[in-house]
Amino acid sequence: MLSVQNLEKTYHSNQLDSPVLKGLNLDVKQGEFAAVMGPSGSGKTTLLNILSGFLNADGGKVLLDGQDILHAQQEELTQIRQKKLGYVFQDFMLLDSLTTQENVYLPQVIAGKDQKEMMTDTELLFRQFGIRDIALKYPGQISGGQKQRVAVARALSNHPLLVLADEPTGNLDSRSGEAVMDAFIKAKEEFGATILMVTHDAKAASRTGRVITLKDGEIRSELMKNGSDRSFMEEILHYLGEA
Ligand SMILES: Nc1ncnc2c1ncn2[C@@H]1O[C@H](COP(=O)(O)OP(=O)(O)OP(=O)(O)O)[C@@H](O)[C@H]1O
Repeated sequence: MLSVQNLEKTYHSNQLDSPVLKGLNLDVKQGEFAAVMGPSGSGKTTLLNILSGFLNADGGKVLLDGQDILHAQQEELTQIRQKKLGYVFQDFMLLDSLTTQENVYLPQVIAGKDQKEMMTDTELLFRQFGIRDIALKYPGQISGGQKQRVAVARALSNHPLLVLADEPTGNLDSRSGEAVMDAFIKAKEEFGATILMVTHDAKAASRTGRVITLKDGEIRSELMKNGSDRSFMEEILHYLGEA
């Protein structure tokens, strides 16, 4: 579903070259929920920004459902971003002047979705994620965990092929973080969503099925979940402690 092949990215600043991604290879299967971890500066956000089409790469391929997003024309890229990708950011990125429901309507209106379908889909998402009672509230009137669940609903609203999440629990206390992770699990189990999440949080990572660790611009290891969330978290913490 997502295939990243030999991805390379070097930043140039003050006549200094900083290679950040050095021929990275990664595959994500349809319906998979995977986490990307690694030390600060290892290139996690750079990877996500390239997958989002927000940043150019210097080499390699990013195939989303067979379509190479690195070499897509601008118009094609806009279509991919609107219809095939969903985003969840650390700081929610909700519009304060719109209700939570209107925030979720917005990308659907932009994508030209039928109004009745939009309302039905939104209602279903709000119900699934336990945020129906805040549908008419504004972001300033709700908690961080609720904001992030609205952001997850928004990311799923156009039935994307892939949801990209950058530190979605980074600004949340642990209980709110759990609620957001519950929303991702529901998205995977009930909507068949495919999710790639960057995180520093071993507890959040342990809710996924696979943890990919980056180091110095390359994949250092992949940990697969074989048992409970708890035993996976211990494995992740042990691995990070040794790394
Ligand atoms: N626009 C830029 N220009 C120059 N260097 C950059 C730029 N953006 C990021 N970098 C550098 O590239 C490296 C990777 O950054 P990136 O943000 O991808 O790392 P990260 O793994 O997401 O880090 P963190 O966990 O701290 O968010 C860092 O050394 C960073 O300083």
